[in-house]
Amino acid sequence: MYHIKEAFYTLQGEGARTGRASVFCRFTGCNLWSGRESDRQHSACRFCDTDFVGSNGKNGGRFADTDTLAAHLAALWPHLPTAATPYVVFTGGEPLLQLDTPLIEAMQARGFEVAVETNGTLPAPPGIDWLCVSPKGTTTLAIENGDELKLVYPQHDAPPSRFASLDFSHFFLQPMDTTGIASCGQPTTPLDAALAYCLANPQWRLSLQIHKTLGIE
Ligand SMILES: C[S@@+](CC[C@H](N)C(=O)[O-])C[C@H]1O[C@@H](n2cnc3c(N)ncnc32)[C@H](O)[C@@H]1O
Ligand SMILES: Nc1nc2[nH]cc(C(=O)O)c2c(=O)[nH]1
Ligand code: SF4
Ligand SMILES: [Mg+2]
Repeated sequence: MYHIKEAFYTLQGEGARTGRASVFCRFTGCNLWSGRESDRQHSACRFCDTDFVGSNGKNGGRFADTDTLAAHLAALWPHLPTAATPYVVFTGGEPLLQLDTPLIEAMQARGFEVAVETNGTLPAPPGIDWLCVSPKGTTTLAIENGDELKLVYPQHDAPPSRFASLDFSHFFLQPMDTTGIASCGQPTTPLDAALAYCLANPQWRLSLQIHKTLGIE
């Protein structure tokens, strides 16, 4: 049984594939936070910008079998005559609590390239086409290679230098969105701090969450 919070068709707003049309599948649940505000400050990940509780969102639900979910997601792609490869991004919550090889293969059988956004603390099933790892605080990485490492910045207990030698093709800093989160009273904004770090350390590129500025999902 797969538990899906929501699913939608939009542009990827973050990282190396920013701007690419994508079907997003947001799994319910995370191993680093319950999703309850009362638990946030005691959790391994405290700055989450996402509601991943329940299965009541748009196109969400509980799916008993792989093919039913794959067909549901594939139907969100606009099947117009186009040369573009369909693209699905599995996120959450933490997608690696639920994503399995049959679902990856079912999407690929429908012509999709499969991307994953993960906190990197759980092993990934084989077959993923694009793997984005976003480390959190003092958690231990179970995945140390992939396509992009996208670090939310700043995290005082997760400096970029800890990840700079890992085996990724792209390294991004994504300014922490503190909207609605108790800010830690830093003198500079996360955007200013990330900008300065990327200028001083050109291995790192800036990832802005364009979907938020565009007002799209
Ligand atoms: C909601 S998470 C879901 C996937 C997975 N659990 C993870 O953390 O990578 C999707 C992306 O949003 C990023 N993110 C979460 N909260 C954020 C915030 N307040 N500001 C900027 N990025 C954030 C995460 O680091 C991750 O790259
Ligand atoms: N447009 C858009 N791009 C995204 N990239 C990563 C997202 C996520 O929540 O994982 C996300 C999201 O929620 N919306
Ligand atoms: S690991 Fe990802 S989904 Fe889980 S609380 Fe952190 S940002 Fe949110
Ligand atoms: Mg998001």
